Amino acid sequence: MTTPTTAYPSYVSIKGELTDSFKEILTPDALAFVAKLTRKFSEERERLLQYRMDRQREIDEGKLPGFLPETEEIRNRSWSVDPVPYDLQDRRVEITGPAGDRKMVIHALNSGAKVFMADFEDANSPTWENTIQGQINMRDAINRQIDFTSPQGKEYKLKDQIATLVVRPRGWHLDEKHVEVDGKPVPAGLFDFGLYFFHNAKTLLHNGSGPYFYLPKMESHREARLWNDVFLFAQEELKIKRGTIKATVLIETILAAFEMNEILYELREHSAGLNCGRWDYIFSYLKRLRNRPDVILPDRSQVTMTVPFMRVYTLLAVQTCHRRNVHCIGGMAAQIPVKNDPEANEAAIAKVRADKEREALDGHDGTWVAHPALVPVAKDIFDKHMVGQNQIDKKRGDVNVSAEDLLRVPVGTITEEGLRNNVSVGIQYIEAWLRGYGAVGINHLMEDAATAEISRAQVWQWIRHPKGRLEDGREVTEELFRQVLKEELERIKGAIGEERFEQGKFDEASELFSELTLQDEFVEFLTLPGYERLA
Ligand SMILES: CC(=O)SCCNC(=O)CCNC(=O)[C@H](O)C(C)(C)COP(=O)(O)OP(=O)(O)OC[C@H]1O[C@@H](n2cnc3c(N)ncnc32)[C@H](O)[C@@H]1OP(=O)(O)O
Ligand SMILES: O=CC(=O)O
Ligand SMILES: [Mg+2]
Repeated sequence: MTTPTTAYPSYVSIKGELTDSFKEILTPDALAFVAKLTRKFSEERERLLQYRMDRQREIDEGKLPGFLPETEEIRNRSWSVDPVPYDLQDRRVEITGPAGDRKMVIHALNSGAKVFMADFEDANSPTWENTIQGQINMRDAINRQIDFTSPQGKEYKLKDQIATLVVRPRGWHLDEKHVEVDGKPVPAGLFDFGLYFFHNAKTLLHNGSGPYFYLPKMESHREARLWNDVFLFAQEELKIKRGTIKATVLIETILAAFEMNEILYELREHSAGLNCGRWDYIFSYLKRLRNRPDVILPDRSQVTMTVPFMRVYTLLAVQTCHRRNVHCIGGMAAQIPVKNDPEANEAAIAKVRADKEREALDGHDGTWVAHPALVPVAKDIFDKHMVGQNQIDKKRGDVNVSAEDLLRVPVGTITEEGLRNNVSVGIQYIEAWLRGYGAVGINHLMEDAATAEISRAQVWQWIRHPKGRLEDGREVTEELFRQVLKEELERIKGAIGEERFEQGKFDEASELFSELTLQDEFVEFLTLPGYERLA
């Protein structure tokens, strides 16, 4: 056993508060490990972020995304990803939730789901407190030393049988500003991954599980290669067998949809398949194609999983994964249970049921749910349609998806209600995020960073797009947006009361929403300027 180091490396500086419990996570050895990752991989990460911008420029100049000619051989050749461990074979229901919320972590692990995806990303507002508390929660859950007592005295403890833990670090675009290496913020993905891996990999293996991850928002197989290089290095540093880490990649960007085979190939020693991250996917489709005069999305409520471009992307994901003998997990229906209204509740559950039924019949090997009450709903459906641990043997040779199919523009209408909804939901979400809540229920739907991105991106596009008109013929102008914003803020105030409104961060949230909407330069992620404002 090596002796722990007592001093931080001189090139590491910690800007966030260091409480006694935070110090247990931010040990000198753990930060030295994060610093090694940072020094080794930051440059390539920068290059890949620049590559995203280069591809955006190409699309703006008229070059549509397509399957890559230079990787055709990988798509055509026969190969498989390495087999996944026992506790990732059956993933019929996966619950997700913010890693920083201790009570929810216990609930999720106890929920009866096969997997809990503990989120440092879309569902987690990245305050310093949430981020480090998330690491504490993970460590304590893995050591089965996690409990929680609510202010009302309700006690929460782990059951004997719990879900397999999978952690989603932040995407490549984000920094963790509270820790600097060589005077620069640490890439947030490396921070989340590094601390989790350093503290828990060996215990997880000792417990018969392993260090498992979900990887978000990637736009190319080169980004997957970078994660694979990080995994190889991290395993070697901690003397953990190569191939131990398993990662499921979210296909949630339009560009990654063209590189599913290549992404699996890059990670083939470390892959646990793909997942269809539908909300970011819609956002990414809109974002990357935003400057094309032929591409416009109708109201958010009309961009469902059955519109052609969404349908083909999920079918292609199933086909690709099964051809490579690995899982393809479905996505998140936005409905959550409705309290005190049985009829509305039944309608919401019916929508979730229909969504899961489609996924199971399409060949997905499991799905996501946002709430513990939805675990049995999704489980019943997968139990009915998926007799074995997965349905990888359903190869879906009947699926034939072209580049045109993936890019097909959905038809529909833009309505005043849709505009109002985007503004209202976007502001309510950003307000919660600025207060440290990364997932919230609004109008009985789950909202997180990905869903809010759609709302603000749509308004941005409708204002600028020649076809950005309401169905009654009115143009979506800056004036109309400002008027709607004012009225929706009043409505929110009416609904939640003056006191809560004044105590909240609605001014800051509407300022940020307006900035994102009215600025001609499209902001890549709302969480980037949001993070600058986050206390
Ligand atoms: C696009 C994507 O990236 S999707 C993946 C990321 N998004 C998410 O993970 C969202 C997950 N879901 C949630 O965060 C929550 O369900 C919310 C915020 C939408 C709604 O939460 P609440 O308003 O607390 O719902 P509700 O009051 O019905 O919850 C009932 C109980 O279940 C718990 N609960 C609700 N959702 C979850 C969850 N996902 N995981 C664990 N526990 C949960 C609540 O903490 C509450 O516990 P309690 O009764 O002991 O106090
Ligand atoms: O991360 C999931 C998504 O839908 O986005
Ligand atoms: Mg997402």
